[in-house]
Amino acid sequence: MQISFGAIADDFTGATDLAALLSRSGWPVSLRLGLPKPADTPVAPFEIIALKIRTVPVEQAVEQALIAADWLEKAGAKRFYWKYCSTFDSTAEGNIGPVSEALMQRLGASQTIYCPAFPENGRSIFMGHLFVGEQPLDESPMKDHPLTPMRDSSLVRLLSPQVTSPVGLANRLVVAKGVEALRDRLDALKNKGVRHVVVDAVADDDLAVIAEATMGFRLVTGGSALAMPLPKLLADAGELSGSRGHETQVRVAEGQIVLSGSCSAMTRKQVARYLPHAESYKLDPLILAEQGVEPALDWLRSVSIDRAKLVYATAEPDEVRNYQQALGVEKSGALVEEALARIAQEASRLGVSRFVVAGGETSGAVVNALGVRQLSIGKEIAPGVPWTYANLEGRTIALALKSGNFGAEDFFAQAFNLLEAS
Ligand SMILES: Nc1ncnc2c1ncn2[C@@H]1O[C@H](COP(=O)(O)OP(=O)(O)O)[C@@H](O)[C@H]1O
Ligand SMILES: O=C(O)[C@@H](O)C(=O)COP(=O)(O)O
Repeated sequence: MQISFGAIADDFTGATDLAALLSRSGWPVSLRLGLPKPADTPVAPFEIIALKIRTVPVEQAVEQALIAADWLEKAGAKRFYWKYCSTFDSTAEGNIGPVSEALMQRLGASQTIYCPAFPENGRSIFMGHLFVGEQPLDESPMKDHPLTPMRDSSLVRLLSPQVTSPVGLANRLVVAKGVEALRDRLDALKNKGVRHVVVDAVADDDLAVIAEATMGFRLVTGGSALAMPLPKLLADAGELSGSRGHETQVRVAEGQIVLSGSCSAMTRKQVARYLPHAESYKLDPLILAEQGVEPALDWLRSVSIDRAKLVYATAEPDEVRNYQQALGVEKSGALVEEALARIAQEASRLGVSRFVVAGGETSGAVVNALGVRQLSIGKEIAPGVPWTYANLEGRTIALALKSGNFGAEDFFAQAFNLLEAS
């Protein structure tokens, strides 16, 4: 199998988001969770490696991204993509810039671009500022994210301390002039020694221009939407081998659960909307610290397999701040992630086959605990959130890994309904 495109995603929801958008083209997409083994071989022209490196220490993020890039390169990839969040989530130390620089050096890329825009989900970039709907990033609910609170909307300012050379901007006025104008702007910046360029995009048409203008780039970085035009561009350039496939449709046994560790504004609404429709259990980090996860597991075992279930730690920003003050940011997050991971294992053991997981870090913890290494991509429930399928010791489970702010308010019910209809 000849790879055309190799991507590294910094979290698991981000990887399924990218896989969903590429899959819209009909070309096969392979999604691996965690680093592949050296002997693994590529299976699709689009190979995505999902890592859980958004909030880990910088050196670990760089090390894992480089191992992933080496595997993709050995598998034949010529073009590389570094996928991070459409809200540019990173800690103050920040992994987006260091991983980009390490990949550029390893792959011999002299310049790269940064474009997290995802217009379909309301993320746009204008004059270098990232907007969520009509709000600048730092005024959006992302300012209260438990792990990566975003307190600035300027991507140039956010990225500059994360890289070792100047950051430039190709603004919307240039992008609106088309492919040649954008190429000229990128070249002019390169001639001035600017290796990192934030590129504005407010609509899918802008992303089409940017994708075409950067077809010659060895490394492109951004959200999922910028990759959407690539299958057609690569096919037109004769760089895709194999044939278009069909959407994966799989019958999955009963038994459903929602596991929510996301505290994002949309997840809070989704949890509130789903509560009357499911047996529910709220995780409290303080109780987890004192009593562990056993009480939650006892509750899970007491609920009949055919009842819809919801286990959540989802809480309002003030509540989260209280937990973080009492336990520390890292510890409260880790307690919740470990608890939801353990609950997922027990649910699977009890025969649950349909999992909706809300939250990127949460999804990473859950999927790792289940021991899932590879996902096939099914129908998209909401933009950027597909059903995915995994083989778990001979049986098929369905997983929807939902990014914190994606999906409509009735997402959870919608997800299970779509699975029923498949
Ligand atoms: N009640 C809570 N108190 C403190 N931290 C929490 C709470 N609930 C969830 N968390 C943590 O917040 C983080 C949410 O991140 P993530 O799962 O990536 O969600 P999102 O997709 O919304 O960013 C996780 O580390 C999770 O364990
Ligand atoms: O680009 C996006 O917004 C998503 O693909 C993504 O990365 C989501 O991360 P979480 O919000 O942590 O789920």
